[in-house]
Amino acid sequence: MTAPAPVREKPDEVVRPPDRDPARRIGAGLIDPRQLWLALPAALRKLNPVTLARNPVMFVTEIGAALTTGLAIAHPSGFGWLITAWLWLTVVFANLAEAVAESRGRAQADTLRGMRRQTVARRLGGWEPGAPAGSYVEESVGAGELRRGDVVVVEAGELVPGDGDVIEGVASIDESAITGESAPVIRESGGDRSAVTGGTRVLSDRIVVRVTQDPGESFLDRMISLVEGADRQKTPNELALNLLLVMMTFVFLVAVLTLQPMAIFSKDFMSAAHDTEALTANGVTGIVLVSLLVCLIPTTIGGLLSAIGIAGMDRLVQRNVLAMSGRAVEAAGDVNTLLLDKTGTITHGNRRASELLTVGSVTDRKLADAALLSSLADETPEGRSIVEYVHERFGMPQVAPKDAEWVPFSAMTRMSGVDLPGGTSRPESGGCRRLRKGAATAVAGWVEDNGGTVPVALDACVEQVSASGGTPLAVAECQGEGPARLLGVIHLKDVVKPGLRERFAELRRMGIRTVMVTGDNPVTAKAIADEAGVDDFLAEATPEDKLALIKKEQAGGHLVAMTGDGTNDAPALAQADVGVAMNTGTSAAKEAGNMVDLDSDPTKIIDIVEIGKQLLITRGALTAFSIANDIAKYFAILPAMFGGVYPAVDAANIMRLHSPTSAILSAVIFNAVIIVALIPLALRGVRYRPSSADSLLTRNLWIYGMGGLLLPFLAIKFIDVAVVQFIPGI
Ligand SMILES: Nc1ncnc2c1ncn2[C@@H]1O[C@H](COP(=O)(O)OP(=O)(O)OP(=O)(O)O)[C@@H](O)[C@H]1O
Ligand SMILES: [K+]
Ligand SMILES: [Mg+2]
Repeated sequence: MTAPAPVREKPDEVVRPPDRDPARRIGAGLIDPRQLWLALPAALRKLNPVTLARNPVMFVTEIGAALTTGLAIAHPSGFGWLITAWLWLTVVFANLAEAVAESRGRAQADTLRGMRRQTVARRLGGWEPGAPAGSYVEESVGAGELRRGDVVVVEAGELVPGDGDVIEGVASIDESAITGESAPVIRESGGDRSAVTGGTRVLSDRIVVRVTQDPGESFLDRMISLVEGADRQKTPNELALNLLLVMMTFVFLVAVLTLQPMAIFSKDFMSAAHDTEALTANGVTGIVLVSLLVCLIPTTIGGLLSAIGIAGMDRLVQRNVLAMSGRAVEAAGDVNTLLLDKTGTITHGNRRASELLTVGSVTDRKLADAALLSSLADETPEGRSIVEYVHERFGMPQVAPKDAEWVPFSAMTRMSGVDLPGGTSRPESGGCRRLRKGAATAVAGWVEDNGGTVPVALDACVEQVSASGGTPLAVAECQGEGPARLLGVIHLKDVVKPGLRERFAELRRMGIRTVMVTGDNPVTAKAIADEAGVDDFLAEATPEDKLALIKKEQAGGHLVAMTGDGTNDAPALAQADVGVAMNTGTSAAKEAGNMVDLDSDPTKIIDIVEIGKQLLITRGALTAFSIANDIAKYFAILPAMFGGVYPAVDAANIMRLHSPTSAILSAVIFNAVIIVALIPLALRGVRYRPSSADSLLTRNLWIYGMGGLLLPFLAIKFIDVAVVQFIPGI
């Protein structure tokens, strides 16, 4: 196989990956006013009551704004119009937060849409694995016509027409358009690196792909609606928080309504107001009550809630992770157990044959021959590496005997091999010759089932390979009716990825337990687990075992995250609360999980957990801030309004605002402006440092709760002074 440097015939077709440098995106620091301006039309469209009804707090605010508009028209007054304008601005500002959050994904969606151009697919009719040329027909069809199950061929220089799995061949592929990573990647049939994505380009060789998606459901389609936020559904947590906000809104509504009789029947209140004329029954009471209501209901968090959620998804996209649901992002913030598979996740995953160890009197050539024959049709990377190794070391021919019956590898049997009906190598003994290779326990079981005994020497070979962290594959043979015989062990070498130990330590600080799950034997598992620094491991795990482990953890009240790439990981990925599939993995894995990592970097889960935590913390902090704010506003406005009526209340009027009307106007202005002021924080997220959840919570409650209590007093006083300066007579 050749993997040339990515040479593109048409450089103008290169799709630039979207700008993923977080520092250059808005929200990373101060907000770019231009972004606000550009998002304004979208924010105004969101004033449509039908769409706004999904946000109860803002919906109530809009109704209030409509009411004061009516009152201001019926009884025109400067105060009435000012309040009305600021109430509408409150709604617009909240919409602006959401619109800005959404706009950040739009540029990326446009880039992706550019990739969805129509390509021509070479569909194969009647293709079977290993079919010789001429036994099937090739036709050209539009990529948009491809359906699930179609088989297409793609050669160097061509675009992959749709999502699918490679079922024949190996190729290097340029996936930069979706991943932003310019180095070509290898995609091959049989193993856990078989998935290809429509729109990527094959750089070398030829692959046959089975399409796994119907039109309109492709990865690219999903990615576009994801980054645009079009698919975003409210998460259960958001719904719960919304319900709380609705209840608070209702409570404040009742509270404000009870003020009405007091206000109307209290002549003193009227005369306490600066502009007695304007206040007397000319609709001012209504405007005051609406203003009070809007100040007291949780408009800050109500306005920012959805922006916080969108920003969380967006932060994941910036790190090349696609979350299929907001719920998964939230769950990531609460994860306590993380399962990782070994091969390809903790290790590099290109396990290669590096040594043959014989047992008893078996010769090297005998073992090499058996290893080769049992691997000739093995499409897994391990199988292919054995064929290459034997060919290089022993120069044995790579031809498959006729009428061989191949036994493909499965994660359940943990074996693969071949049945040779002719008994090719020793025809004199007659009968069928059967060869098996696989996990030592599995092959030992097979030998015993076929009347053989397992030599003690096997243990030493397995131990030797396993202790070094390698995967031992035992090889055995059974000739005719005779007893099966164990021939030796193939050493498959794999390398632990660098830097894992530090990252696992980081997870430990976050209170997350890491567990490695592998189909490999316990000794290999332990060697790799020790080297990588995971907290625990599960060896000889079947797909059922992985699933059972997740269910057990979940039953114990834990939220489980799992990363995986193989088809055998799919059930577990689906069961996990956060299932991160590697983009290099199989389609089955990608469909089962609720996140896909385009970089196929299993340690990415750490970023994912951090982003999830940051989302939860940001939402919590801003909720605390918002509610504290509303309470503070209550104490800021009421003394100003009733100070003249009840001397006891007047004593509480520490702020000494200019007049009841200026107090109300200042509070309404503050209430609107605080939403815009907090947009950058909502988008960027509250800083997160690994530490225990409890200390974080207390710290944030203090900072944002106390901040939320104090800020309104200072800000409203300041605005009051300014208002009186610029609007005389208020
Ligand atoms: N091509 C093959 N032929 C025969 N046996 C194999 C083959 N590939 C792997 N095995 C054996 O089957 C075991 C389990 O398979 P596999 O490695 O896919 O498990 P897994 O659960 O995906 O775990 P992980 O990928 O983390 O090691 C391996 O440890 C190895 O002993
Ligand atoms: K409010
Ligand atoms: Mg695997």
